[in-house]
Amino acid sequence: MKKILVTGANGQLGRCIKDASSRFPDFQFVFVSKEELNIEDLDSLNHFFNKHNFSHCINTAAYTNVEKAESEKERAFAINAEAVKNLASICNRNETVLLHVSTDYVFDGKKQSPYLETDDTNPINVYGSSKLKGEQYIQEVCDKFYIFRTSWLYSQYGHNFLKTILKYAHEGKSLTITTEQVGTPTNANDLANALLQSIAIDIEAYGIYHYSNSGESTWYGFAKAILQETGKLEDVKLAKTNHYRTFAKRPAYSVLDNAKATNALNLQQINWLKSLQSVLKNTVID
Ligand SMILES: NC(=O)C1=CN([C@@H]2O[C@H](COP(=O)(O)OP(=O)(O)OC[C@H]3O[C@@H](n4cnc5c(N)ncnc54)[C@H](OP(=O)(O)O)[C@@H]3O)[C@@H](O)[C@H]2O)C=CC1
Ligand SMILES: Cc1cn([C@H]2C[C@H](O)[C@@H](COP(=O)(O)OP(=O)(O)O[C@H]3O[C@@H](C)C(=O)[C@@H](O)[C@H]3O)O2)c(=O)[nH]c1=O
Repeated sequence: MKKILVTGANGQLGRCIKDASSRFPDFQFVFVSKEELNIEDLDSLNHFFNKHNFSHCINTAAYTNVEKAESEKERAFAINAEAVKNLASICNRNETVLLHVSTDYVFDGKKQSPYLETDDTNPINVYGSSKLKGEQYIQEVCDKFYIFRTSWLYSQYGHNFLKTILKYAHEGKSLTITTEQVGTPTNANDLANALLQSIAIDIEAYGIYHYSNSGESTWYGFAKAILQETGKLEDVKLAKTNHYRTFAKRPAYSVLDNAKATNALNLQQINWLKSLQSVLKNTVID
């Protein structure tokens, strides 16, 4: 039986994997929050892997605050790079397949067509640099790994753009949203399903993959769709901006080409707007 460790289990993606796990009754899951397993703690990692015999580890634990990372570079690298290196090396020693999640922010955004796995990386902020370092360590120390780069994750859980927009709308705030980035909003529930499906397919096609929803949007377009689909567009003042001020730079274009994941792992892409509609229809967003 496949025994799967899921780290960072109280985060957005971790919680979506927990929900999706009921659709995979043949797998045994061990979900651990940061409090139960801090991936920066090498002794705890060793102890945990010695105690269990994991066939797979899905690492969703990460430092994900893009703005704060600019002033907390050490913390971002400690979690997204150094801890990931330790985890990857322990997975390798235990013959555990590592499934790791990375980001579209490893790219500089200068391309004008969807990014391939083979395109040059060139992060333009600290978060993206720390995630890229994590990717590089995995490739150095681990033989059996999948790195799934995804983009603009949102869901009913955690902190994300969908929840920010709904909160602002609820508070009656007017919204000014950037049109400077083009990318693909991705439902974290779809990614959770894709991660588990790629274990279920049971082939050894290790490497880097892109997996996002399909289509593209700006953050402004995403905000407008959220308000439209929840019937709030008339009640809220929504404006475009092309100079929203932030600490971190972000790639102007970061749409991911998913063909490799479709061809090699049989992962189907779902249109981002359809998936947004499905989250809004099927879940409670608090
Ligand atoms: N969110 C997004 O838009 C995108 C995310 N990704 C990647 O997807 C993955 C999942 O992201 P998401 O679920 O949204 O992120 P979240 O921030 O919601 O979840 C990450 C979880 O990891 C935990 N964590 C942080 N440090 C440690 C540690 N040292 N040991 C164990 N757990 C830790 C966090 O706990 P706490 O909050 O208490 O610190 C949190 O529960 C990450 O790798 C991220 O880089 C990729 C593209 C887009
Ligand atoms: C709240 C807000 C944000 N923005 C802008 C800032 C930014 O350019 C964009 C999105 O803002 P956020 O802070 O939600 O998103 P950001 O932190 O850039 O999201 C990223 O998170 C990491 C973890 C990833 O890996 C990326 O794929 C991506 O999802 O919208 C506005 O224009 N108006 C607003 O009111």
